[in-house]
Amino acid sequence: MARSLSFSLISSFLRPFPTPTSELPANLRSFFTVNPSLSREKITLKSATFSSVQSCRISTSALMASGTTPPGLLTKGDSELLVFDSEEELSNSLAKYTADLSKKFCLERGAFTVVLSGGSLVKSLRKLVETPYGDSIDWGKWHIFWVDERVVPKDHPDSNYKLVFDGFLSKVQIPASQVYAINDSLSAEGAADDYESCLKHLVNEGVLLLSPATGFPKFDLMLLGMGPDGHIASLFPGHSLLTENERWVTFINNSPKPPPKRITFTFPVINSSAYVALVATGAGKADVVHRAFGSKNSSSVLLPVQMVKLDNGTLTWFTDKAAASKL
Ligand SMILES: O=C1O[C@H](COP(=O)(O)O)[C@@H](O)[C@H](O)[C@H]1O
Repeated sequence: MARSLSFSLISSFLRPFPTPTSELPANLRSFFTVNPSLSREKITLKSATFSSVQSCRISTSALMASGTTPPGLLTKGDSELLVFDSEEELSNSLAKYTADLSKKFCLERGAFTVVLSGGSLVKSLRKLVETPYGDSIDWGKWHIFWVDERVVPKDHPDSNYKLVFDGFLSKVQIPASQVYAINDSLSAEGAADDYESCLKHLVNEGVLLLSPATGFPKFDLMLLGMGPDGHIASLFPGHSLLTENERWVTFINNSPKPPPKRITFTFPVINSSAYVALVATGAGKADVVHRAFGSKNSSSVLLPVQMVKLDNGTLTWFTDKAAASKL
C-alpha cells in the first residue's frame, strides 16, 4: 500500500521545421482543408510519412512506439499537440514518451518524480505496464504523486489513489515508500497542508528539486487529464484557486464536480514542471481542445487548461481524432 503523506506515518525530441501548408503532401493538405483552422497555426513537420486522407500522419519518431501510426502534430506557442488515429495508438505513444523520460531522469539523477491525475488519463497509461516497457523501466527509482485527490478513504470508488492503484501501481514494482498518497483521515485543509509538508520534506531529502526560476517544486513529469469543462487537477473554471500563487498544495470544499472535498496542486507548481503531457481523448473534450488550440479565441477568459504555461519545460498534448475533431 502507499506511503501516506502524514508525517505521523512517514512521512529530442527532433526540432521541427516550419513547412508551408501548400508544400504538404496531398493527403495532409486534405486534412488541413477539412480542418481550416489548423492551417492558420504554425504547422511543423518532423520527418514525413503519410498514408491516409484526413489523418495527419507525421513521423514523430522520438515519440513513436514500434507498430504505432505516426500522429499529426501542431504547435502553438510553446506547446505541441499530437493527434493520434485512436486512443490505442495514443496509449502506445504515451508509454514510450514516459519510458524515455524515465530513462533520462533515472540516468541523470537517479530518481524520476511522476505526478498523475485521476480520471480517464489512468486508462491511457495501460501500455506502460506491458512489454517492452513494463520489464525495462527502472521502477525502483520512480516517485509517484497525485496532482489532485478527492478527500475520501483510499478504498472509496471516488479515490484517485484507488483508480491509479488498480489501473497502474498494482502492476509495477514501485516501492510503497515512494508512493505519496494523501492522509485521508484529515480534513481537506489538513490533507493539503500535510501533502505540502511532505513535498517540502522530499525537497530537503533531495528527491524533489526546486525550480531555480520560480522557487516552486519542479517535478520531472506530470501526466494530466482534462475535464470537458477545461479543468485540470481540481482547478475549475472561474474558481478563486486559479490565482493561488503562494501555496504548493491547496484545498477545495465546494468542487463543482463531485466529490466536493479535494486537494490540488496549484498553478505555480504545475507550471514549474520539466515535462507535462496533457491527455485528452473522446468527443467530449473536442470543444475545449478547439478553444485551446483553434485559431479563434472566442473568449478572453482562460480556461484552467489554457493556464498551463510552463516556466521552463515542455508541454505536449496527446489527443485522439475525436478530441481533435473540431480543430
Ligand atoms: O475530477 C477529476 O477530473 C479530471 C478530468 O477527468 P476526466 O475523466 O474527464 O479525464 C482529472 O484529471 C482529475 O484528476 C480528477 O480529479
